[in-house]
Amino acid sequence: MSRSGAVIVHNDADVLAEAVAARLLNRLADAQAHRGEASIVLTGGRIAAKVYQNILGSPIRTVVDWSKVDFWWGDERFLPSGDPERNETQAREAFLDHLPVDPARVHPMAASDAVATPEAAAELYAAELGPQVPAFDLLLLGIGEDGHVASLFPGNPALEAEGAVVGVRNSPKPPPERVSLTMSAINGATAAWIIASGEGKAEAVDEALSKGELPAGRVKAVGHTRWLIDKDAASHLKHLEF
Ligand SMILES: O=C(O)[C@H](O)[C@@H](O)[C@H](O)[C@H](O)COP(=O)(O)O
Repeated sequence: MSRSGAVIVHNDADVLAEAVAARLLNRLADAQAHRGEASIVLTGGRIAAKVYQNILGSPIRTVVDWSKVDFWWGDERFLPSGDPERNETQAREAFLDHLPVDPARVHPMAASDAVATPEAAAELYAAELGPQVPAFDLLLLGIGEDGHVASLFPGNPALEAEGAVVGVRNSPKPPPERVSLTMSAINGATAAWIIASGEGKAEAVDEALSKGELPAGRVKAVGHTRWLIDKDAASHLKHLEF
């Protein structure tokens, strides 16, 4: 493992996913020690799915009282409920369905068979979040090859949207219709962790960290923003030595 400020580099995707799962469990346990409850914002994508599997497989998963965790989503693919490509479906299958969570504390974004448009789903989600977006204890983000986070893509109007939640159209990553927290809602989190694995992410990681113009580079959570990445994703970072 190498460290450079807010960037933590692990050997490979397997170690990364296991390390993030362990950190995440401790973070939620700490929040519960202070407040009796915790909140987390989930993301979609392959590395996140691996983290969720590691949470379920972790021998310390009982450090968290799962019935006192609120689960939110940072973005969702606007598809029918139960669609295997929905971030909700992936998270439920990977870990939520197998832990004693309180169903009332699981807050998925509306599916395309429940509401007509991504904008309508965004409006409903904003109402569920309430007038004051919670200062989530932990917000997870994957990053795309183009530097997107959640469903905020470079050059897409959703990136500049106001309010807490936005309907997204013309996403370059399928499906084209999505729902996303806005950058300001993301940055209201107490902690944001950006997780990246693989050489394909190396350029975006470097650019986001050095210039800060890409969506991922604009993530600045209230408490801390941490980059948890593997060596391949870190391979273009010139100032890190391994
Ligand atoms: O719904 C989604 O697609 C996302 O939430 C998206 O922001 C994702 O996290 C990144 O694209 C990384 O995905 P990978 O880990 O699969 O590359």
